[in-house]
Amino acid sequence: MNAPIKELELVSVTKRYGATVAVDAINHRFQPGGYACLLGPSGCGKSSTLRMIAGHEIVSEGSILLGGADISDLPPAKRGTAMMFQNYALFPHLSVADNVAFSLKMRGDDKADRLKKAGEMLELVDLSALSDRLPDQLSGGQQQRVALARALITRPQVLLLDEPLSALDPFLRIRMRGELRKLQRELGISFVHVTHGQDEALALADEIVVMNNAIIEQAGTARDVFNAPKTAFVAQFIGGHNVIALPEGHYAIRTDAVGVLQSETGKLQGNISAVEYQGAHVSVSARIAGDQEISALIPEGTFFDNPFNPGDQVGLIWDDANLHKLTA
Ligand SMILES: Nc1ncnc2c1ncn2[C@@H]1O[C@H](COP(=O)(O)OP(=O)(O)OP(=O)(O)O)[C@@H](O)[C@H]1O
Repeated sequence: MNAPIKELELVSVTKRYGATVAVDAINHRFQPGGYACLLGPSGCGKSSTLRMIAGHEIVSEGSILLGGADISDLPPAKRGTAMMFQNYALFPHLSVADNVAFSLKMRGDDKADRLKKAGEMLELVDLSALSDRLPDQLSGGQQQRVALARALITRPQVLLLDEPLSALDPFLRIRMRGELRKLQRELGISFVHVTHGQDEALALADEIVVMNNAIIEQAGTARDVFNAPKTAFVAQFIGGHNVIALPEGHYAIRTDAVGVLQSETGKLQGNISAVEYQGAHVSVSARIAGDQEISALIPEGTFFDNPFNPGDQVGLIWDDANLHKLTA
């Protein structure tokens, strides 16, 4: 039996760069052995958070705990974490196998042991056949797998990934996304993956941690965050929601929970402002009083049974049970 995976915990972690507060006293316990995505817009502090966990950036205040032990002051190689960088940072003059074995060489492991372990890691990422190549003789997806093998060779408790899919073309990105998820399940260790793509986070994560302006706005399972966003920011960033100002306060409602009527009845009245064909669905937007816009995602067949055009006067309907009151 393998020892249980240790829990990674952030305790009031702050990062300052001079007068800039990049991360403001965040607290979070990552689910051990889970796939977590740190999601947020550019500049929200997600890379700083990841780099502090990895030990590539000093924590200004607070602590990072792994299995209850404070690792905040340990060097990166002694933490039980490993990082895979956005640009992979492979050594161009070293073969695939030597790149993968690099950290073992630094640690002073003997050559036979290094090559054996590098071979196992290359098998794990399905690259055994290419072990003698140089990085520039590989495709983007293959380079990424080398970077993964190189990070995993130290047998970390936590693998940290900074925008790991951003350098790949859209087709490869979706394939590698599936491979990352499969690898995480096979290894059973914790992954913390930084992304600004909500699709990527929803597709991959057991747990999504949404950051904005240096704080955690909401954390939860992908389904909880999507179905019950707590703030207007989360509702808008995660996508697929309207944020509506009603006399009683602000509410989020999923775009697929809004219906559009040809008549001017319904809960609110408006004018169709845009119709966008999206394949399986058609997105219909209507402008209502107060200069608000509400979108409805209508199944393609339903839409074409009764199509709308920009300028049409319509009524909007929904079930109030689908409204989520927002706290901010
Ligand atoms: N080395 C640095 N010196 C000064 N300010 C920095 C430094 N690194 C980051 N910052 C600032 O800290 C804030 C958070 O940056 P960080 O890179 O953590 O954000 P991010 O969410 O990862 O953004 P991105 O998606 O663009 O990488 C930003 O305002 C950024 O300008």
